[in-house]
Amino acid sequence: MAGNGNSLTMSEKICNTNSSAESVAPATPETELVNRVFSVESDEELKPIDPVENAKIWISDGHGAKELDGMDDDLENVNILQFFHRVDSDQIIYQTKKKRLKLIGKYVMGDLLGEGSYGKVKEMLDSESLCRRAVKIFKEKKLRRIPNGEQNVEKEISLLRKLRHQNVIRLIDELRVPEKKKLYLILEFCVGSLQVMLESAPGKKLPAKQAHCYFTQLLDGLEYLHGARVVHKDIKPGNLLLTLEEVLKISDFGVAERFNMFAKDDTCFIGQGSPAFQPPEIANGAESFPGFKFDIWSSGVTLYNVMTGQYPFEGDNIFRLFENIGKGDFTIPSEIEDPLRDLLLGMLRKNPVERFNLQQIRQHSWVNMKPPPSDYKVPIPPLKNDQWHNMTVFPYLIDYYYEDYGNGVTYDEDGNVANSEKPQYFTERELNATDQDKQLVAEQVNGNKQANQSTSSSSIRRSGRKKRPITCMTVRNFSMCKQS
Ligand SMILES: Nc1ncnc2c1ncn2[C@@H]1O[C@H](COP(=O)(O)OP(=O)(O)OP(=O)(O)O)[C@@H](O)[C@H]1O
Repeated sequence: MAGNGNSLTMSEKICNTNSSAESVAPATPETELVNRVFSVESDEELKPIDPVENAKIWISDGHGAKELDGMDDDLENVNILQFFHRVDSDQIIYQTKKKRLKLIGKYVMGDLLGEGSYGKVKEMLDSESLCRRAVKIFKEKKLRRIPNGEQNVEKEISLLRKLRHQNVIRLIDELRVPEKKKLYLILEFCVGSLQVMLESAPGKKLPAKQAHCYFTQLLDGLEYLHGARVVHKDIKPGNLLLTLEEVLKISDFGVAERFNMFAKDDTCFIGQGSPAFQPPEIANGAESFPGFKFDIWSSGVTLYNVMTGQYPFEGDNIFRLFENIGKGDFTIPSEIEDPLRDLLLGMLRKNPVERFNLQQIRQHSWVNMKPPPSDYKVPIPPLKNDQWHNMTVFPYLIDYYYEDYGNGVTYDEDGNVANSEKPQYFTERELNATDQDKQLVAEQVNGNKQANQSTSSSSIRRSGRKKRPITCMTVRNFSMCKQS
């Protein structure tokens, strides 16, 4: 039975039966659905749905498989239950991706923590010190696509190398892997940002006691930075990270600027950063502006946001937002009383000359007061549903040391096969000392140098390594890993 090219009319379709079901079944909800799948309207053209224009569907009619292509069969006779195999959701087995160990120098790669415009941030474990770390991964290809990408990253690195303060994120190490065209910045590990915490908090705000604790740490960090002639220019909750011990760390120095020692003041000429946190002088298009007062303003907006769950200036789009910031008029919710109200007004003065400086803020009564007690504290939100924020490198180590490493395939941090029998080692040192380092990791993990002797010969793996039993000692050693 031929139709017109790719299409048949409904009547042609009904005559065209070659299945075991000869009779035309009455329309049922199932056949209705089939009609909809194939876009069938009575006596209209039968069109298989795009994009699988000529897709073939096989059904079983109890006497073998039969092919349907949506053209030649009497679709009225098809039972939808034959058509789609029903599987209960509790019968679906989700296959989780195997966690394959990857080593970058002495660091064991863990899971993704977040992603910025420049690259991914993952968790890492320093196999020598057993310190938990975060790594920012930059790909040369991606940096080239970002205007001034490479220069900005180099600027950030050279800045971070010089900074050392408890409330400023510390650059621990940097690894360049030319073969991979990648740069790894090893940083202090944090469990989340103030932004993530706010998003999970009722009313998107923090109790005064908690906000006070973080704000005073922000002041400590800022005081250090300004003393080191560094303007951050992107202070906002998203760039204020927290450790498990709730130590605040100012991070992301991508747009920061450091004045040279001969600079006569803190005048800046380039204002970047996040629009909602930028001061009126930037919104009004000033060619130059005082850098330190820029950070004071952004910190004021941050404090406002943390205490109220709102922003002092808003706008449907960036033009409206800048218009509002430029005017400098804002209101403070009535529940915010003095002395906090006075502090916010001082930090958000339109004229940077009149705006509070760090000393004035330090001496302010809200900063120096003992904050009111609160019976509620916003917790640091769980990382991937893990409220304990366990180390994510653990499963990778388990797989490497205790599971069958079988086919000898390893994966890079993007999940691509990096076909190598051994885990990937990139630095010269690692290439020369692979076995020792593996041994080192194994000993640190196991804490039991005798384990090798006690494992049976049947546990020898295809890769030649021996399986070690997971002992309580193993778990204890992991739990003793430092968090910072
Ligand atoms: N040291 C760290 N410890 C834990 N998480 C981190 C660390 N540094 C960054 N992150 C997380 O990784 C994510 C990306 O951070 P990154 O600084 O690269 O970009 P960003 O600040 O979000 O964006 P952009 O780079 O575009 O300004 C963020 O969600 C941040 O919370």
